[in-house]
Amino acid sequence: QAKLSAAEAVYLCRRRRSSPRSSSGLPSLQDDVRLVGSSPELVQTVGSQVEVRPGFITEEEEAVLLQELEPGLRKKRYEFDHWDDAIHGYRETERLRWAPPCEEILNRVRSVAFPRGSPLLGPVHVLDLDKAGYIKPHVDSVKFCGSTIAGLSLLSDSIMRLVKENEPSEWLDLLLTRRSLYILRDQARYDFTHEVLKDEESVFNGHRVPRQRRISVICRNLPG
Ligand SMILES: O=C(O)CCC(=O)C(=O)O
Ligand SMILES: [Fe+2]
Ligand SMILES: [Mn+2]
Repeated sequence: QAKLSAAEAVYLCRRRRSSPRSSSGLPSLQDDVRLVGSSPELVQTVGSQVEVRPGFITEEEEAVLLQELEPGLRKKRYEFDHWDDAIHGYRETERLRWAPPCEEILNRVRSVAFPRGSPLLGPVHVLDLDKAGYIKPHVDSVKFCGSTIAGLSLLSDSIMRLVKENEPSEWLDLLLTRRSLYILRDQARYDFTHEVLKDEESVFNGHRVPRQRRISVICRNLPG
């Protein structure tokens, strides 16, 4: 589960271009490419403030989290009809107290994402996106959330796109595989919008990534 360094990402992006094409005509998706961007420079600079750790949790841990979350989520309806929301086709909850096996997973997330002793937002945010749901570009509230956002992805692969505010030609795409952890820090969190692509637009580096229902479990710190 080694972190992909920015330099490695750039290297992999370069290597991607000359990789063999699959029979479908699409480039084959290499397991080690998680991050692509509008330029190698951007991948190197802002990419260093982004981490994607594939397979951060096991299938068993995913099942434990789902078991904890599904009963509460099932009681809610997916919201589709609020045109002004940043998120379309979702239901969500916050949870402060978790069963011990879940707490253990969350503590692992916290220990890799946040400096020891950094004050965290107490409740963990749980977002359940319907297969037809998606997250529009936004920047998380600077009033309520600090410099770091860390999220586990359950049930589906997805693509998170970062776009520089007022500079739409500068972007990064992250491949959030099922059971991966992503972390956004600093500039990547403050100066870039983030979004999760809808199924129809879910293409990573030329490779189609079907979007199913996706549940994210998100830890945040407090503003400094
Ligand atoms: O689902 C995610 O991983 C991100 C959710 C998000 O951007 C948010 O709730 O602000
Ligand atoms: Fe967000
Ligand atoms: Mn609403």
